[in-house]
Amino acid sequence: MSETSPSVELLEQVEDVGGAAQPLLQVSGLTKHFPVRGDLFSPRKTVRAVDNVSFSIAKGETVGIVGESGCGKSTTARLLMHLMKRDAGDIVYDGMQVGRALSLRELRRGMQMVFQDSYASLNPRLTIEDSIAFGPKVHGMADAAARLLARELLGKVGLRPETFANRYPHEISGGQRQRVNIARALALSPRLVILDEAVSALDKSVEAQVLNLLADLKREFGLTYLFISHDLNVVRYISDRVLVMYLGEVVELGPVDKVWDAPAHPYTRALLAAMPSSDPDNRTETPPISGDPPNPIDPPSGCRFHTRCPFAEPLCANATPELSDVDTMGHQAACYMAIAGSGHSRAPAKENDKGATAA
Ligand SMILES: Nc1ncnc2c1ncn2[C@@H]1O[C@H](COP(=O)(O)OP(=O)(O)OP(=O)(O)O)[C@@H](O)[C@H]1O
Repeated sequence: MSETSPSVELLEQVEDVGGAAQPLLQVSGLTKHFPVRGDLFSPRKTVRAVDNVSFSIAKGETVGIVGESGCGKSTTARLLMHLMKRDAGDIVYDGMQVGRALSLRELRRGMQMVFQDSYASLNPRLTIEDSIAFGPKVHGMADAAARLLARELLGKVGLRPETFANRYPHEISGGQRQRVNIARALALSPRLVILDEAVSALDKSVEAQVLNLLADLKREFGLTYLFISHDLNVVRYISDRVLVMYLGEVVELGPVDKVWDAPAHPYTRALLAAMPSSDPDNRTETPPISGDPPNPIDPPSGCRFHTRCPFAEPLCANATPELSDVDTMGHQAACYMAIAGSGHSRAPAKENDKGATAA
């Protein structure tokens, strides 16, 4: 890459990675309740999509979010990107409060998102080059520089610019489109990229290629990822830490190997037990999770998982467990049984008010 390249800014980010201990993203008490139509007796109801969620992401880290459909993964991502307004909570990006010290315009430069639907994410009337150049131009880059950047980024995501720059989204494959979406996300030199089921629609072989590409780009540009997926194998492969969500709440988080090797929350154990494993000796004895998640409009009292939990005790229905340390390595779970078994002190219970604090 030449010294005059407009994408040199991307490379400069690499120097930032590793040194700083301050998290790139700190989320605390993030909450989003959607109003929905109720019935004659209570016409106003709310879906508690995200409830008091807290976590942080260190610079250069990949944090995965897993959980059943409807647990609040995508809503969390959209709230971080400010694609919808949060009801409560703080989002601090690189030490700056989103919406206060950090304007939304600056946030867009720092944080970008790649969605599952590669086709819907691109304007069908724009060529690939125009799509990638669009964001930088909106942010003030000259047309020629933005086009040069677009072509450079196409090369970075493994697509020859001379072949792909002038094509339209419908003229390329799903895997190629997702590479274009990744290039488009990188065009504003973000430091954090949120990948919401970004490889889920791809064939397994293409998925593996895109995962390898993401790993290469992360190294080259010093990126930080928030990786949302229902595919636990993929999350384990790509993540440093993982956050497990259930009915809008974080129930477990920690280093991915610790969570996989010794899941502390019965919900995580059930999720992992339901995973196909090539190593039968490495399976937990927890029965696969039964039934559908309860209605998020009226979630169960106490621990929201207690209605499906094989280990539930009366306490679990009456008080909400806080996220508490399972060990001293950043592994936390919101489960009375897990905390009691860990030898760490039991967190105080709060009725219907869980404050989740993640390392
Ligand atoms: N705009 C909306 N209005 C009302 N309810 C919503 C809205 N968006 C999401 N929800 C509800 O919020 C809850 C969380 O949804 P969300 O899409 O965040 O879950 P998810 O974990 O990403 O699910 P999936 O894996 O299926 O995408 C669900 O119960 C969903 O139906």
